[in-house]
Amino acid sequence: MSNEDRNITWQASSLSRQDRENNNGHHSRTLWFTGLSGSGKSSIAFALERYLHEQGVRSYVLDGDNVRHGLNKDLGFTAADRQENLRRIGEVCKLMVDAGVLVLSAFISPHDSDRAMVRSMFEPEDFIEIYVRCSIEECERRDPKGLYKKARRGEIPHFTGISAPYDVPQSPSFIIDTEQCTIEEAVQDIIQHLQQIGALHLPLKSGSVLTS
Ligand SMILES: Nc1ncnc2c1ncn2[C@@H]1O[C@H](COP(=O)(O)OS(=O)(=O)O)[C@@H](OP(=O)(O)O)[C@H]1O
Ligand SMILES: Nc1ncnc2c1ncn2[C@@H]1O[C@H](COP(=O)(O)OP(=O)(O)O)[C@@H](O)[C@H]1O
Repeated sequence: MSNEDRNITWQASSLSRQDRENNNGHHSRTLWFTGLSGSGKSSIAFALERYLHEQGVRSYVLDGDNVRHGLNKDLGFTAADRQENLRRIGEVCKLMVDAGVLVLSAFISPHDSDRAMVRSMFEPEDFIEIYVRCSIEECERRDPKGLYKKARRGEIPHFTGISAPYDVPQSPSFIIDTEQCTIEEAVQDIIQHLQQIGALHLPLKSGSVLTS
């Protein structure tokens, strides 16, 4: 049904995203971290958030476990539920980008089709996919929440990498191999990549206004 048929009208603010970016002195974007459970998405996203915060960049982590505590507490881990989980997250990321925030989104997002669906919600430069690469063997060795052990015992259905698939991203913007670098190195590598593609300009000057 169209929005018109649903009696829904878009209410525009007198402030634009550009106004908000100018106030902040940096661009807003979605950094989309994808990878197996235990690959390091949350650890890297939270470390990056702290680093950006200290540099005066408004950023915020949306994390799989956390979003499933509230907004998406009605969803499980079937393919259909993961798709709806990621669709809602994509919409939240869009709102946050409009609000001028650099969003750090950390979800397994195992299916190519779901990542493509979220990507299609954004202008190309606004969605930056970062593949957090780590072998299933190493993720299972780390097992920070004991979930792999439970999954091996058959106690968690549809567990990514064990009883549900993970499609390796074919053309991510950036790859972090967490078997080859520390969390701190990952943060610095991501910052460098963001600067190289013009998504971030550090150090920020106080009161700076974006020109590009
Ligand atoms: N079946 C199954 N498969 C994978 N993960 C599971 C599952 N059940 C619970 N968990 C926990 O949920 C976290 C993943 O949620 P996501 O929202 O990121 O998943 S998805 O993107 O919708 O696939 C995931 O967090 P991370 O370990 O941070 O990836 C787990 O803590
Ligand atoms: N280079 C690394 N990058 C990220 N995490 C690492 C790295 N090396 C070891 N780890 C550890 O691996 C675990 C990753 O867990 P987590 O960040 O929750 O992953 P995910 O969010 O992908 O499930 C943490 O215990 C972290 O300390």
